[in-house]
Amino acid sequence: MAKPGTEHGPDALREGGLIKKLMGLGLDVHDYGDVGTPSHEDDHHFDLPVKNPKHVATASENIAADVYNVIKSGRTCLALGGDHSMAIGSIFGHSLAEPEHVVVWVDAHADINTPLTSSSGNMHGMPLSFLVKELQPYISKLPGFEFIKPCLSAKNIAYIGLRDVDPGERYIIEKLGIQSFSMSEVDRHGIKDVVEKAMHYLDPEGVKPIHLSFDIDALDPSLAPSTGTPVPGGLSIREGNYICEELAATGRLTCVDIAEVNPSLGNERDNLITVNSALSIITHCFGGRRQGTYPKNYQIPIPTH
Ligand SMILES: N[C@@H](CSCCS(N)(=O)=O)C(=O)O
Ligand SMILES: [Mn+2]
Ligand SMILES: [Mn+2]
Ligand SMILES: [Mn+2]
Repeated sequence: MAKPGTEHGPDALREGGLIKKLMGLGLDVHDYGDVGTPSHEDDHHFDLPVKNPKHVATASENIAADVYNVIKSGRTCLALGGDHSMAIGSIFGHSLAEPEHVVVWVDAHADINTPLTSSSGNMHGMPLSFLVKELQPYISKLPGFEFIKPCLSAKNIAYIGLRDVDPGERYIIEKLGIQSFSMSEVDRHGIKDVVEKAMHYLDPEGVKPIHLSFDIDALDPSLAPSTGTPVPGGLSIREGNYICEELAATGRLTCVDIAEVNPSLGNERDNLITVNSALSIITHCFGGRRQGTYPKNYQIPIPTH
C-alpha cells in the first residue's frame, strides 16, 4: 500500500514459508491472494497534507470486503501488509462481520493521528483515527472514504509496545482514555501483566472477538530491521510470541494484521531476520507454541517389524 516497498511484504512472507508453516500446525490454510490496491492519477488532497488518499481509500474498501468474506466464511483472517493503513480496511471489514470485536494494537507507534494532527501526511500514521467514533468531529472528509462507518469506541482499543507517540496522538490517547501499555509499562510490569491487564480491560467477560493489529516495528529493530519507522527499545521476540500465544489461547482471535514488513529497506540478511520474526509472530497467533505442537490427527509411528 501507500508506503513504497511494503507491497512486497506478503510475497516475502510467502517465500519465507508462511503457508507451509501454518499447514504444519494442522491448519486448513487458504491463500486468498493479493488485494487490489490500484494507484490513482493526481492522488493528492488539495488542502490537506494527506498522501495518496485515493490509493488508500480504494485499497481499504477492497481489504474490508475481503476480510469480511473470510471471517463470515468461518475462518480466522490473516491480513498481510502492506503498511499499517491496511488496518482501516481490515478493522472495518472485521467490524462488519463481528461488530463487538476489540482491538489489540501492538506497535511502536499509536497510528491515531488525524489528517490535521499528522506532521508527515503519511496515512500509515492515521488508521485508527478513521475508525474511532469519538474522533469523527476532527476527521476531514476525504474522497473515497465515504464507505467507512466508524466502528470502534476508545474503550475497545488497547495499545502494547508504544515508544514513539506524537503530541497530537498523546493528547487523543489521554482525552479519550485509550488504554495504552508503552514499553515503560512492559518494562515495569512485565509482558504477562500487560497482556492480562489489556484483556481484562477490553473484555472482562472473556467473550469478545479479538482483532490483533501487529506492526512488525513493535519488535526491537534488531529483530525487524526491514521496516519503515524502526524505533530502538522494542519488544523481544519472546514478548511478541507471548502476546500472540495468549490471544490465540482465548480461541477468539478472529483477525490478525501483520503490517510494515518492507523488504525494499533491508539487505538480504535484514530481510531474512525480519521475515523470520514475522513468521514467528504469525505462527504463535495460529496455534504454534514454544512448548511444541502436533496436528490433531497425529499418531506416534509404530514399528512394523
Ligand atoms: N507518528 C508518525 C509515524 S507513524 C508510523 C506508522 S507505522 N504504521 O507505525 O509504521 C506519523 O504519523 O507520521
Ligand atoms: Mn503501525
Ligand atoms: Mn509502527
Ligand atoms: Mn510505516
